Amino acid sequence: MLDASDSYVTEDGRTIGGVVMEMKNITLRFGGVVAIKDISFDIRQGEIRAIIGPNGAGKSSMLNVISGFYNPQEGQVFYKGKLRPSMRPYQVARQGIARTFQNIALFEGMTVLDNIMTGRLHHSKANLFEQAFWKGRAEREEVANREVVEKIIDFLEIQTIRKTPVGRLPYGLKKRVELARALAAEPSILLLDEPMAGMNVEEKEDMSRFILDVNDEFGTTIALIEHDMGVVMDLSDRVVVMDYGKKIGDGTPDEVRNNQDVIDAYLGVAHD
Ligand SMILES: Nc1ncnc2c1ncn2[C@@H]1O[C@H](COP(=O)(O)OP(=O)(O)OP(=O)(O)O)[C@@H](O)[C@H]1O
Repeated sequence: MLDASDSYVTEDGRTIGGVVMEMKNITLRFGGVVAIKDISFDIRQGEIRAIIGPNGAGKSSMLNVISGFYNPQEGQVFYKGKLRPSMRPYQVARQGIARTFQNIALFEGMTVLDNIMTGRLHHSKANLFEQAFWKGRAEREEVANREVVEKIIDFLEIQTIRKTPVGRLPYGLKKRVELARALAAEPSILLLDEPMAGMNVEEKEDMSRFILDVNDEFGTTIALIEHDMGVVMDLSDRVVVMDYGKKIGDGTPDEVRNNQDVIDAYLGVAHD
C-alpha cells in the first residue's frame, strides 16, 4: 500500500509521484438531487487518472468540483497538501489547473493561434495601459507567450492551420486546438471532459497519442472523464468508477475490470 508521499515507476518507465490532489468525503447536491455522495479519491503527480461511470453517475459534477465550478456542500479538497477553500474557477485556474470542455468552447471566428493565445491570459501581469500602448512588460510578455504557444503548436502538429479560423475546422482538429489552449496555460493538472466524445476511430487514436505524449513530455498530471471504455483502459494509470453518485471502484484498469460491482453497474451493461 502506497503512502501519500510515495512515488513509483510504471511498467512503461514513467515515474508517478506523491498525491497532488485529494478529494475527501465530497458530497454535492442540486436541490433534492444528490449528484455526488461522500466520495474520496486522490490524484498523484504525473499520473493519468480517469473517472468513468454510466450516464448521470456524477462524473461531470466531480470534474466541476475539481475545477472549482461547483463548491461541494460537504467534504474537502486538498491541493498540494493544503486545504483548498471555496474558490471561483479563475482562482483554481491560477493555481495551475486547466480544463477542456465536453462541448467545445473555442472562439469560432478567431484563428487557431489567437484561440491558443487566450490560454496564456492567466500568465499576463501587464496592466491595461501597458497592454494598450505595447510598452515594456506587455511586449516582453507577448514574446514569452508566443514562445510557449509556438512550442505547443509544433507539439500537437497543427502548424498548417495556425491562421485558420476555428469555425472552419473539422471536429477532431477543434478538439486538438482546445487541448492546445488548455496546455498554453502550462497547467500542473489538466482536466479533460470527454476528450474523445463525437470522434471517429482515427481521431480517437490521434487524441490518445497526444494525451500520452503530453503526459510524458511535459510531465502534466491528467484527470479525464470519458465514455469510451477502451480508450480509458488503455490510457489510464488508475480509474475511479462512479454509479448513481457513489464510488463503486477505484484502482488500476485491471483491478477495475475485475471488480464485480463495476461489471454489474457499467461494464456488464456496456458489454452484454
Ligand atoms: N446543474 C445541475 N442542476 C441539477 N441537477 C444536476 C445538475 N448537474 C447535474 N445534475 C444531476 O446530477 C446527476 C449527475 O449528473 P452528471 O452530469 O454529473 O453525471 P455524468 O456522469 O457526467 O453524466 P453524463 O455521462 O450523462 O454526462 C444527474 O442526476 C444530473 O441530472
